[in-house]
Amino acid sequence: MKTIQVELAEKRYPIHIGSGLFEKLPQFLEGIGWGRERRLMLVADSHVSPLYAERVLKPLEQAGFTVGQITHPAGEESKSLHTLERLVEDCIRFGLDRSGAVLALGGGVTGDLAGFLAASYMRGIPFIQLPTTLLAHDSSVGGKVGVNHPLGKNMIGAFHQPAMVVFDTDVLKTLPEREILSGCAEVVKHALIWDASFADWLMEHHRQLMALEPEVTAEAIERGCRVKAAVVSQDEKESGIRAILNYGHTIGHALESVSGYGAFTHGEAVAVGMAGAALLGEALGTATEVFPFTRELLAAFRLPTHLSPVWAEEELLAAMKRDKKAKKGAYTFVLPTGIGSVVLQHGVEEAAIREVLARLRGGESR
Ligand SMILES: NC(=O)c1ccc[n+]([C@@H]2O[C@H](COP(=O)([O-])OP(=O)(O)OC[C@H]3O[C@@H](n4cnc5c(N)ncnc54)[C@H](O)[C@@H]3O)[C@@H](O)[C@H]2O)c1
Ligand SMILES: O=C(O)C(=O)C[C@@H](O)[C@H](O)[C@H](O)COP(=O)(O)O
Ligand SMILES: [Zn+2]
Repeated sequence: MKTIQVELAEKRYPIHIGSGLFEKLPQFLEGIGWGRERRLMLVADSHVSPLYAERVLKPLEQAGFTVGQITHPAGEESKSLHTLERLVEDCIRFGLDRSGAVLALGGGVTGDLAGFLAASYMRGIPFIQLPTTLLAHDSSVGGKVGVNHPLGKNMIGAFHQPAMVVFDTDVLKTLPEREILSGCAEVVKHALIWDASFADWLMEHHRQLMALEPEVTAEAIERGCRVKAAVVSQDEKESGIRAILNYGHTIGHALESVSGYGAFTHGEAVAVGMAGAALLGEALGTATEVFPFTRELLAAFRLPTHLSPVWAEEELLAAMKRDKKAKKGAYTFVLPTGIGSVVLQHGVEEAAIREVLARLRGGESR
């Protein structure tokens, strides 16, 4: 097992990564000082619940914890105020009070949704992230929780840090291939924004990671989490450097909302966005020769780097203007300065973005 500490100004919490960890949940809870008097509500989606809820419930109930259970429909569409309201009702009926806590068992959808439930229920109760997708090495760390609005991704949310993250890597075995590749996109993002040697390592090990070879997978998760933890520790609430974790997300989030949530996985949308950011960086002169490597790495993970003409340019641009990073309606992008480093750029010219979208539609670019 590997443990990484997320160090924040006013608190710290562990990320445990390894095999067979759900069996040890009672010990982990004891480790953070949670006793049996704390009632727990386990939230999972309709795919994950039948696969893994029992694996979490059994050791906790055997150790004397009282655990309620909520299952929400699987899919990005569930990251909504409507689902949140249902979850709140279930918590009230269960009698969850301020001494209770939420366990978010699942991918980023459940993590963000159940995390926001915890952030808002009775004005905030603690929660634990139990990630079950590769992508959730990103979403389970850092405390961004929330739901989508038809006009924009994650438009309603909060910063609410988990008390702990327990990543039992055994559960990844049942992930559909598309979801493995989607998770690889955020691993690639962590490498491209922070660590060129990690990017080279990913190029070298992409086949093993796509096949979920245990050692390579654990190393990729650990390295990704270390990047995320390092950035979040410096800037918990995104007043500065944390925005770099949004690499590829200006276009990515626009694509997700314009396509109605669910047409693309989050990782696929971010992959297209990172290809776009690399082209834009070259066009604006923040970097040279980053697109070929970016495209090669994304293609190695069979991730998309082109944009279908189906998605209307004007709608994409309007969504990009509503991006949370934007200031006074000016387009804002995280742009590469090289492989392994990026910069936040406000006020990007619309003409340059239109040019990039055209090149992405061409499926290529040079
Ligand atoms: N909060 C953050 O910092 C952050 C970071 C990155 C992404 N996100 C959010 O995360 C979401 C995407 O997360 P995701 O890709 O994990 O999607 P997801 O939670 O929808 O999971 C993907 C699919 O895999 C299924 N699944 C999950 N675990 C499984 C398992 N072990 N075996 C079999 N099937 C399993 C789910 O039921 C779902 O159908 C997006 O909403 C994105 O905005 C948030
Ligand atoms: O943790 C962050 O900060 C990120 O930007 C991580 C992203 O991968 C993630 O998709 C996040 O949910 C995006 O946040 P948002 O504030 O742009 O909605
Ligand atoms: Zn993301």
